[in-house]
Amino acid sequence: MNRKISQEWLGLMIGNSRLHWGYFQGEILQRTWDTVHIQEYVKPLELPNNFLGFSLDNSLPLMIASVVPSQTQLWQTYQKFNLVRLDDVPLNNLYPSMGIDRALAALGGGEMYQFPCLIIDAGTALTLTGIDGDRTFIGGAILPGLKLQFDSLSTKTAALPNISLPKKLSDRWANNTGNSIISGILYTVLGGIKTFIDDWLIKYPESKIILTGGDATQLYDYWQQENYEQLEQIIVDPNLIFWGMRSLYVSGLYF
Ligand SMILES: Nc1ncnc2c1ncn2[C@@H]1O[C@H](COP(=O)(O)OP(=O)(O)O)[C@@H](O)[C@H]1O
Ligand SMILES: CC(C)(COP(=O)(O)O)[C@@H](O)C(=O)NCCC(=O)O
Ligand SMILES: [K+]
Repeated sequence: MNRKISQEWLGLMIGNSRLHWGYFQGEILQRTWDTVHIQEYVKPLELPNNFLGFSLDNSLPLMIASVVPSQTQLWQTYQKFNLVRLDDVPLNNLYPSMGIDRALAALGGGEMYQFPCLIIDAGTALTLTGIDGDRTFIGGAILPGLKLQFDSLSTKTAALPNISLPKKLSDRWANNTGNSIISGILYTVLGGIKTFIDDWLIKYPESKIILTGGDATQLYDYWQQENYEQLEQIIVDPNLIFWGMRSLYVSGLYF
């Protein structure tokens, strides 16, 4: 049977908040799930199945991409461990310290939708990554993610409470502490990202704008509540990194 059709493999993206898993059969992404980070000094294969969300044995090829070196290290003993390297991502002009999650999401987004594309990854950190029609990285930006902004405000102040991400945008002009924090963070981030989108679309009017990461759906929902006029140009796809991994799988680079 065709190896590409039948082969089972796992993709693992290690982010700063959690582990993102994708189970593939050949090029088909069958299932995705997230788990918490693994405690240091624990061997992944000794973890109970319910911890990893999957019955893992040493025979299943594993493609790992990571932005958390201490978590990467825990997988070194896994037999079919294949670490994705930035140099293997077929995009031009990436700078050496760029996060592999950003490179894979940009590759996956461009291949799934089109180049040029602007990828907005709303994860622990919120990143923007812009790629032109020739698959060349143009530039991007990094800021604290939504949850991190709320968390840092409450941990670094005495009087500000910890607030979880609300479902609804509240009034911009707030009259209590909780809503003031929500307004301050959300209107600033939403407005700020729009300026990046506007600027990108002046340079690349035909570009796709793709939201991914743990807060992507919520971000899209806030913009819907605001009646953001650019909304129909925006795609939400939580699986961009897995599309990037699939592309590397198809190229036969790892297994
Ligand atoms: N169970 C969860 N654990 C952590 N973050 C979560 C969870 N569910 C939703 N989120 C949201 O997802 C964001 C983190 O995005 P994610 O893409 O999972 O992070 P990373 O890839 O950096 O590990 C947080 O800002 C948070 O609001
Ligand atoms: C910016 C990031 C922390 C985002 O990670 P995440 O929020 O997905 O956990 C990660 O892509 C990273 O460590 N990047 C290296 C620096 C750079 O991309 O320029
Ligand atoms: K991210």
